Amino acid sequence: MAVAPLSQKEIEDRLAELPGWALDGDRLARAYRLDSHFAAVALVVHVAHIQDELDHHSDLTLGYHTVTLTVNTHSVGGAVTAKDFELAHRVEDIAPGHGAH
Ligand SMILES: C[C@H](O)[C@H](O)[C@H]1CNC2=NC(N)=NC(=O)C2=N1
Repeated sequence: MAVAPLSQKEIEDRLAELPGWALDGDRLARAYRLDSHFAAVALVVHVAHIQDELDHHSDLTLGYHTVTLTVNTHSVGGAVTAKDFELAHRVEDIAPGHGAH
């Protein structure tokens, strides 16, 4: 799928529909808190499945009770695109099921 960098206004408009996510430099980012370390591990594995399905991969960091994602689109030089928002929305859909907040 061909993707184009989003404008600052497009990013802000899309972020308004995505509570918890923010722009961190040139990357879309969110940190989740979980109730246990293994809940965090399970979320990482679930996100990894989604990322392979979408063929779009965040930098995914596992902490003790935390999972952090930051993502932009490498193929357009590290800009934020619709693919980053697609991934963010897919993660938002499954995160509550893991008790992530
Ligand atoms: C060949 C493969 O489709 C590409 O390298 C994919 C893999 N995952 C990716 N992930 C991200 N974040 N950006 C990309 O441009 C990208 N490209």
